[in-house]
Amino acid sequence: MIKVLVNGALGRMGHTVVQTVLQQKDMELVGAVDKFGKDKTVEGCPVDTDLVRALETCKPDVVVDFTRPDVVMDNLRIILNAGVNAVVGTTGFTQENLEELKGLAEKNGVGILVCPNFAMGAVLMMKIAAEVAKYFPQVEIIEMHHDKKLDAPSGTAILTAQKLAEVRGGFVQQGNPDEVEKLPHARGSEYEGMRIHSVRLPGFVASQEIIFGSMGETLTVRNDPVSRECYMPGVMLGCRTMVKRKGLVYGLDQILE
Ligand SMILES: NC(=O)C1=CN([C@@H]2O[C@H](COP(=O)(O)OP(=O)(O)OC[C@H]3O[C@@H](n4cnc5c(N)ncnc54)[C@H](O)[C@@H]3O)[C@@H](O)[C@H]2O)C=CC1
Ligand SMILES: O=C(O)C1=N[C@H](C(=O)O)C[C@H](O)C1
Repeated sequence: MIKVLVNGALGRMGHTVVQTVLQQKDMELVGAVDKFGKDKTVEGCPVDTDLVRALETCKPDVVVDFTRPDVVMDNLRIILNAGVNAVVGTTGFTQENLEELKGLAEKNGVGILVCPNFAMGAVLMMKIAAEVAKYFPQVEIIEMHHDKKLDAPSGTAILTAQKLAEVRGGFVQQGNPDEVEKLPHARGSEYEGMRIHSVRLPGFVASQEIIFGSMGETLTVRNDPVSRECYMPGVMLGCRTMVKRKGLVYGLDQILE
């Protein structure tokens, strides 16, 4: 049995992960942690507010973390230094953060999967977009999320831009030098010349469009999650994989093939 502890267990994602782990024949939910879970339970399981204490008492094989961009690095330092594997859905990592996590995983002989998007549709969206970018290198990304989201642009938009940059092979997407932003940030943020636009509105779960433009035509690749269940097969695969694999893995595609 794989012993799983969920950190951020009272959140939108954490709660769904708790429900899903409880349905798996090869997994045991050994603990649920949430900073704001004092005297609370989730699916009948008591919630601990202290990650260090929960790691000591629950002895998990893997911790699934869906918390917040501003706390996740502290969580992961605790988890990896305790010699426990991690599956991380929380977003907002910098390149320096990923380097540090790689070092911590290697030092402690554990595995960590950092995955900005666990949905199969999103993985395929990025794969298809990387293929399209070989022919249509001029591209802009629009990501559309619920209005409770803390980070912008989304982790998925950043990973998409990174994957497109790899296949564009140094292509420089030049804007119009005479362009003027009449309102600040009208053209969105930018990653290696690719504009990224972030929409935050009630009603969205987590949509993303990748729009390619070429002479006389455009091509759009789009993914629309409609419920958080779409992330669960990827999270479960992450748990099953990372109890056997060491080091840092970045992105679900890296464990699918
Ligand atoms: N990788 C993926 O496929 C997906 C990633 N996400 C990301 O997951 C993260 C969480 O998203 P949601 O569940 O929507 O957020 P949420 O706000 O619903 O849940 C976060 C939970 O973490 C708890 N928390 C806050 N600080 C904590 C700490 N220091 N220790 C333990 N628990 C703490 C909060 O009390 C809350 O219950 C975000 O970064 C989001 O972008 C969301 C959906 C899919
Ligand atoms: O906050 C969310 O909801 C999501 N966050 C992830 C991201 O930042 O890309 C994944 C998905 O888009 C949902």
